[in-house]
Amino acid sequence: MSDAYIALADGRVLEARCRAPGRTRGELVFTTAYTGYEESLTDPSYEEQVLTFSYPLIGNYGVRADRFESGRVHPRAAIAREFTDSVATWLESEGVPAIDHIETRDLVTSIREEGAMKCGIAAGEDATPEDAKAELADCKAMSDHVDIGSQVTTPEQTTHLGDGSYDVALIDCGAKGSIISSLNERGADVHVLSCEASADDVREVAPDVLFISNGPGDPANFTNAQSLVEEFAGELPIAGICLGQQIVARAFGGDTEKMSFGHRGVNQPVRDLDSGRVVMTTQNHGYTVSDPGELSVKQINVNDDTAEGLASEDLGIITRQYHPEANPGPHDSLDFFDDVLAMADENEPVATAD
Ligand SMILES: NC(=O)CC[C@H](N)C(=O)O
Repeated sequence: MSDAYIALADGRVLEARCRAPGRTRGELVFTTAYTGYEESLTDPSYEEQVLTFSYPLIGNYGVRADRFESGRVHPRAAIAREFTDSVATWLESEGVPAIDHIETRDLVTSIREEGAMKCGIAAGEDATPEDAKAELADCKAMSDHVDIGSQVTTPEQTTHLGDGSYDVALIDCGAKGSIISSLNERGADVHVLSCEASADDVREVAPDVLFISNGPGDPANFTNAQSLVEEFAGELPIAGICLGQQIVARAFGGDTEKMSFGHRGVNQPVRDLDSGRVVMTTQNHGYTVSDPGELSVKQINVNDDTAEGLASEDLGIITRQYHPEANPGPHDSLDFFDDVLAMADENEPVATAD
């Protein structure tokens, strides 16, 4: 007798082993990352999703809090072929259901063929297939989570000090901690503002750069962050990562669309169209910029040509669809943060002779 079940939107109910009990639901996605499970599980971009690891053994180097990207686990549940006890114990202590001893090759193939799909999970001694189906019945489409930003944004404004060389206003749509530390390491003081912050809140921190973070869900639901980009366009340099790129594109007349199963992993190849250079990147997204609007596409995904980097030199804008902060992942693209701060240098008001 199994003690865990997952009900899929395609009608199947699969049996598994309970590693952390509970009932839950979410959008079923997979990552091919073979490392970085602590970072992925604490990445706010996974809010309202159920994360399947295609790599078969998850937890083989333990769980260490200094690798966390935020204060809690964000996926609603986690699935692997095999979780070690350390990961299972951690997820149980966080109240996040985890299941393993499931054929993840089959699960991942279904997601590849049918797309990211709703699912329901029931795990624990008295779990039944009907419980999993009841969870599935209550599962909302990702774009219907209209307030998802409020689930992940900072409850209050905070400042993380670099050495005072720059001030960055980071609009927190579910920011990963290593975006903040990547900026701090380069001398920037980072003011973390709610995704519902007003233009006055932004002005109050006198930023050199407006930075829109990564985050969960449909970028179309982040209308306030989009309006901030519209407000400061041409006045401040603007940068964005992942959800940030999507929001910036929408602010400049562009559009986004849902992908079938998205990009989640640590070996996504990206080509820079000016230099021809290809870098390996970390990715975690289910939407893509289908129309860059007034911005230019500067980088593309080698596998499917989707937009990976946008820019406008005139307006002082650069964005990335992937995760240059690289936690987890290859460090090929950390220079993005240097490029962002270089925009702030160029934006210095020209001294006038008196
Ligand atoms: N990592 C992210 O910022 C993800 C962005 C967006 N939620 C998507 O799925 O495409």
